[in-house]
Amino acid sequence: MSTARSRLVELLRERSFARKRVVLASGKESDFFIDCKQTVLTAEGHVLVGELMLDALAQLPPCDAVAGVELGGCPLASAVALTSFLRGAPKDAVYVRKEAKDHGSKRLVEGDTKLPPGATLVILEDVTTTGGSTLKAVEKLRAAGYKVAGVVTLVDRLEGGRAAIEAAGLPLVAIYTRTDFIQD
Ligand SMILES: O=P(O)(O)OC[C@H]1O[C@H](OP(=O)(O)OP(=O)(O)O)[C@H](O)[C@@H]1O
Ligand SMILES: O=C(O)c1cc(=O)[nH]c(=O)[nH]1
Repeated sequence: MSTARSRLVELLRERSFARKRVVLASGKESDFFIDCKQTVLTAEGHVLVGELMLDALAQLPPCDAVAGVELGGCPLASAVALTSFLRGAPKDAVYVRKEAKDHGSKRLVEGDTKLPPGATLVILEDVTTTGGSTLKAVEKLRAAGYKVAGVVTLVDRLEGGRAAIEAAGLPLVAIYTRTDFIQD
């Protein structure tokens, strides 16, 4: 395991993983939760996810930019963009909102006016459970005229998300899965 990969899972186990009863974004109930933001939003977390998620893009078809799904995916997209610039091969970031605001520019995709029309994006997620949030983001990006090359998620909870995303014709790369946190 790379140093970054082993260090990030150590931080996720310490700072993000908890056994507790929660209702998830899908409405499902769970007896554990991985609050990735508690790790990703540390200074070290940004560096580690930037490196690991940028490296993971190599497993997918080429993309012009990365798209973070509000809210947990947004710092991932920014970290990847920053790391890509430092490595000399910039990939810009955009954010995909859950809902458009009723004021301002009312955009669902933020920061995208720098992209060429029809640009190809990879979606970044912090957690994949059912895949529903990712698929909503796919719809919004396609409605805005972009192509989606695939998805990178930090943690796949192994609860059907991969099958749903692949059924929509998109490859998924998961940095970690449920089994990195629990054995049952
Ligand atoms: O695969 P799914 O079943 O869609 O679940 C995963 C989604 O749930 C979380 O979002 P949530 O809306 O809870 O939170 P956030 O705004 O804090 O990112 C997570 O960030 C994923 O987007
Ligand atoms: O499915 C979810 O909503 C979800 C699960 C989880 O472990 N962590 C998270 O942020 N969201």
